[in-house]
Amino acid sequence: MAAKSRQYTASFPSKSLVNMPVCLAMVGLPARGKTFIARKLARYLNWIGIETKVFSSGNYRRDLYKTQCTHKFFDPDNPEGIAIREHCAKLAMNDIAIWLNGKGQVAIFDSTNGTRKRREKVIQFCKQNSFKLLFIESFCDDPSIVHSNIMEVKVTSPDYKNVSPEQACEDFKARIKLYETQYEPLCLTKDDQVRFLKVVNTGRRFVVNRAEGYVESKVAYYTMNIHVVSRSIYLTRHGESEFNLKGRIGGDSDLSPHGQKFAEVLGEFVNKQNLENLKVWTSQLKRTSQSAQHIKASAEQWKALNELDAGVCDGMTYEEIQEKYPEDFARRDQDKFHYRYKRGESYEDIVIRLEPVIMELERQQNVLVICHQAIMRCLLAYFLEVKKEELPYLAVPLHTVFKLTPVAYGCKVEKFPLGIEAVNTQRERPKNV
Ligand SMILES: O=c1[nH]cnc2c1c(-c1ccc(Cl)cc1)cn2-c1ccccc1
Ligand SMILES: O=P(O)(O)OC[C@H]1O[C@](O)(CO)[C@@H](O)[C@@H]1O
Repeated sequence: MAAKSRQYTASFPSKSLVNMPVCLAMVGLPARGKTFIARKLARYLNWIGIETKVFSSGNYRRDLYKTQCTHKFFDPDNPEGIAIREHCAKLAMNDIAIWLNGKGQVAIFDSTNGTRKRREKVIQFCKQNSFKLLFIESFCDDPSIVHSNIMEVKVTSPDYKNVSPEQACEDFKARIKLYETQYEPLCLTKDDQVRFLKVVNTGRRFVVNRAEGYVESKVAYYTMNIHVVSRSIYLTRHGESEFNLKGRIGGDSDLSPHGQKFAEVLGEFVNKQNLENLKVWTSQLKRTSQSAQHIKASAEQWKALNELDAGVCDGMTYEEIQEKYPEDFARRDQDKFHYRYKRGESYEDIVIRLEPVIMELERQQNVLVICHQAIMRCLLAYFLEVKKEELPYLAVPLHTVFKLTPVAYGCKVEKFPLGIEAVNTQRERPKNV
């Protein structure tokens, strides 16, 4: 099916830069983090505005072949297993074609793609559809990492319903052994014509071969920054400010008395967590650095963490804005993510200026970010995969610490209201919009 010509609106830089649909095809033995990378990459690319979807061959198999599979299903001498897995790959590629010939810009094919024979089929499929293709291999020969993967995400898979974790782990290791007999890793000599990114042992080493283009460079850069070291990211807004008390947006006001109390309690809360080499990040606005003053760690200021710039409305109340700019005010609630204040910013603008912050958060370990309402919504949306329509209405109350801990393929969220009174700055979406 030839790719139909694609007209992009120039509304967002990444759309014009993703000049051709891209297929990212995972490569790797089972329990090498292929799904982890695929889903994390999709979350990142969607967050920066590149329409991305993951197509997991394991899910196709489980949908098609209802029976629970032991390792015997994956035996290369099991013709039924081979036929079903080839059929699932075909179904996945059909759906990838539908996605990339529709509104999709990137498709991630999450499968072992472990032999040159299979990878050649993916190459031909992409050639026929004029999709750019980049293989992403996760190579891992560290048994402890493989074991933790199995125990964290495989033993609870639908394949092992009503099976003990020990039995599931043993069966999964037998499945890996069967794959190993056929597995052909990507290598620079035999695959020098193939576009691939090879990650070795969760990023201790990278090989990049013939990768080119906007999406591919983003993908390579992102995978070089992620890690699996356990840590937590704490997100909180500044303490209540004098402008919050008056219902005024923007500005650079001091903390109110309640806000100062919050800063004290935040200091106690953070110091008693005894987090090793905790990093504290604030914006360049007074209310965030004042909120950090009782924390026993040096705070680093990021301009990128400054609150959304309300432009001509800076310092106004919502009532004053509605009075002075009624059409703008109404338009904002019709599309709050894309709405940009006159001489100010939109949530979409904030996401782009927060990309370096997200990249650095991926690289770091324990970090506390003291920021602002719109900023915190955009950061939370990245970690929790919140859609852009909901993002600008996320509830991020003052004086509440959100603790995010990566687990398996997602993020555990714990909320800690620190019990200090504060005004409510949340404006709900009007009913009639
Ligand atoms: O290389 C692996 N081998 C086994 N497991 C792995 C990985 C990676 C990983 C791979 C590449 C990169 Cl750039 C970062 C992490 C993540 N995981 C993982 C571990 C536990 C749960 C879910 C995923
Ligand atoms: O997008 P919303 O809901 O107006 O929230 C962003 C506003 O929140 C505040 O941080 C506090 O009201 C303002 O400075 C900012 O303009």
